[in-house]
Amino acid sequence: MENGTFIQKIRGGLIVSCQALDDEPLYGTGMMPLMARAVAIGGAVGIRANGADDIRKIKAEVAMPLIGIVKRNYAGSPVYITPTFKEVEEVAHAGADVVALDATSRTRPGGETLEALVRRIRAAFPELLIMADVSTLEEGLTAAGLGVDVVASTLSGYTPYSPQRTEPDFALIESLVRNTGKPVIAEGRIHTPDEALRCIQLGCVAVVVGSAITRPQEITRLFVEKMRDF
Ligand SMILES: CC(=O)N[C@H](C=O)[C@@H](O)[C@H](O)[C@H](O)COP(=O)(O)O
Repeated sequence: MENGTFIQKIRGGLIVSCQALDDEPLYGTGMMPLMARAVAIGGAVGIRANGADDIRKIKAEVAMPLIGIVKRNYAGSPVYITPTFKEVEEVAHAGADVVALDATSRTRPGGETLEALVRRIRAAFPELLIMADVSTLEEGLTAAGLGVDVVASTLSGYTPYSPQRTEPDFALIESLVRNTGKPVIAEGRIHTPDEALRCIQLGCVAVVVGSAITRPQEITRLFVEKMRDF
């Protein structure tokens, strides 16, 4: 998909992350394509999904841009969101429009650099857009300099050197918008419609919400914990 077409399709909209990992109750139940169908009815403009199987099935279920990832752990590296070219191939062959990958400064498996990985993706899959999941402004600037298509705040709070919060990292989101010169997608711990609106007001092109819509165990926990305040 053309970068301009993707941005046009998602501008101002909600992208829903439909993911269940193998330690979650909805994993492997065929629920994620149904979640995608449900959020399409609700007005979502895009989907973020994990794993070739879900990506394929969701693509067949809904006609909207799909951001694909493959989460995989490798010994010796903390990077697990589309860490190597192998996972990029899986995402691309499954039909995703965009591959999202860890673009933090942490050591990648095999010591590969982000620069080398981006170059390899461009050469092999010229049609595939690249979304850089970062945790700091510095990482966003580096990714932008490498020519990624979109920068996202996904990993703030998930690297030891980024702020550990329960809310979205609005400060990072705002500084990515002001300084990277790239379309910015807000992602990570966005739990309410007001928070999503604030991200758009800060200049984000779109907002990704996951757990607050598609992880019932997390939604339940939010209610239960709030009720304990009484
Ligand atoms: C840090 C990490 O591994 N994030 C993952 C990235 O794909 C997902 O587990 C999150 O659900 C997604 O980023 C959406 O965020 P939230 O679920 O907070 O709305």
